[in-house]
Amino acid sequence: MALLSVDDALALVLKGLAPLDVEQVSLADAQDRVLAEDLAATLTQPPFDASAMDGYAVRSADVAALPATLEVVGEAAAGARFTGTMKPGQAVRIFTGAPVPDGADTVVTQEDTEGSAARVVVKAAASAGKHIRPRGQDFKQGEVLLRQGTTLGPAPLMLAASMNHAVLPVRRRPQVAILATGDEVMPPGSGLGQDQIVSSAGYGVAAAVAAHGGEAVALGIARDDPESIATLAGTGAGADILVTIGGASVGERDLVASALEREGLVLEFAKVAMRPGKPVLFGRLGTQRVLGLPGNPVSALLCTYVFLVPMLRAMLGVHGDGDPVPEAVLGADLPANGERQHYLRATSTWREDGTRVVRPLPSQDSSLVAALAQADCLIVQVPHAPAAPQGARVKILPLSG
Ligand SMILES: Nc1nc2c(c(=O)[nH]1)N[C@H]1C(S)=C(S)[C@@H](COP(=O)(O)OP(=O)(O)OC[C@H]3O[C@@H](n4cnc5c(N)ncnc54)[C@H](O)[C@@H]3O)O[C@H]1N2
Ligand code: MOO
Repeated sequence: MALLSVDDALALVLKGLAPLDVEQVSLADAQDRVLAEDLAATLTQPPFDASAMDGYAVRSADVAALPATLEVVGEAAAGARFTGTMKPGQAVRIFTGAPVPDGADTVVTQEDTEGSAARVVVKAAASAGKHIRPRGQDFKQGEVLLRQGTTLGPAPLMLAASMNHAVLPVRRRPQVAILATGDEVMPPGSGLGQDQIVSSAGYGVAAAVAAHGGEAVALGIARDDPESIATLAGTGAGADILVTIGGASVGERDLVASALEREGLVLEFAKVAMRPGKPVLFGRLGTQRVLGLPGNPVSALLCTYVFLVPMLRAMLGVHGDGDPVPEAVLGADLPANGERQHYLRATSTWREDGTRVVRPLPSQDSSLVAALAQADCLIVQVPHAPAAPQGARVKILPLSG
């Protein structure tokens, strides 16, 4: 029987996933959260015609003939406007951000003047509107400037604050419980016995979860024993997603599926036509989704990018799933592919015209963490793709960010 394709597996993984509940958080806590509702401006910005410079508010007609000597009748500062009306032949000392006084239609910068407190000599002409930020130039009250699904990075956060929102509606973060498995697997920093290895995969998976708006909870390391797997998995029962690492393949010690099936797991698939990552499994345990990642760390992280990150995006209602897959140019010949979609770890260089040139790393074994960390993208080769020569265009998944 043909293996399930990545696209079909992804469709099963995403089936029925909807954005999570809405939470209200303060601006200070909103960084990198995903906006759950459209956000409109509660005010007009700037709220008045404002000076963009330190100088003098004048009438452009008064400075058409130079030099022009004007009477200084007052001061306008940010936060403290000039309350009178400026008459012909007069000027008001003004500072950046201050409301432009009634009667003035331009601002002369300080550097273009000479003068005293009572009198100013203007040495350069200023056309009407110069150095004035008109009311509403940035945005107007009622304008929807941030859409739901926006990730609140620095600029959107700044805009939300400018629109005078102190509290923002955001999606609850998806909770992802991560369970490593394997008798040989020990926490980093352990004194390792013979035949033991360090548990690394979960740290990469947790970092990817956090980077994509989820909250990772480490459940520890289960032994290769159904009781141990079920008990530790049970401690993560409240999470939206349970991710297991290892024990997903066909050996007698690959017990994740059978141990969780005894707890009620309904498996939807246990193998996908991808390399690395073939023994990835997915199912439902009550309302919890279970993603069983292969133990090889590269396979685990790759399956995280291919399946877990889209799950998180669906649960957060994040924009951009229709974005085109980026392309690059091969820097070396690529042999024909077999029946599994191949994700080749690759490094990039850029030509002067901006073209990205990608070269697969010499070894593609799914245990090679050092090579993965060296790679900056994955070349995606579809099943049964013919050999591709150097210079051919290929689809890539960038790994940065
Ligand atoms: N007869 C077959 N054998 C294997 C197949 C197959 O189709 N038929 N598939 C291979 C593929 S592909 C992969 S990938 C692995 C995945 O197997 P498991 O998910 O059962 O993973 P384990 O056997 O538990 O571990 C594989 C490897 O990874 C190490 N490991 C496990 N957990 C961690 C961790 N948290 N951090 C770092 N490294 C970890 C483990 O020690 C093993 O070396 O199966 C192939 N076999
Ligand atoms: O998932 Mo396995 O990665 O092909 O070694």
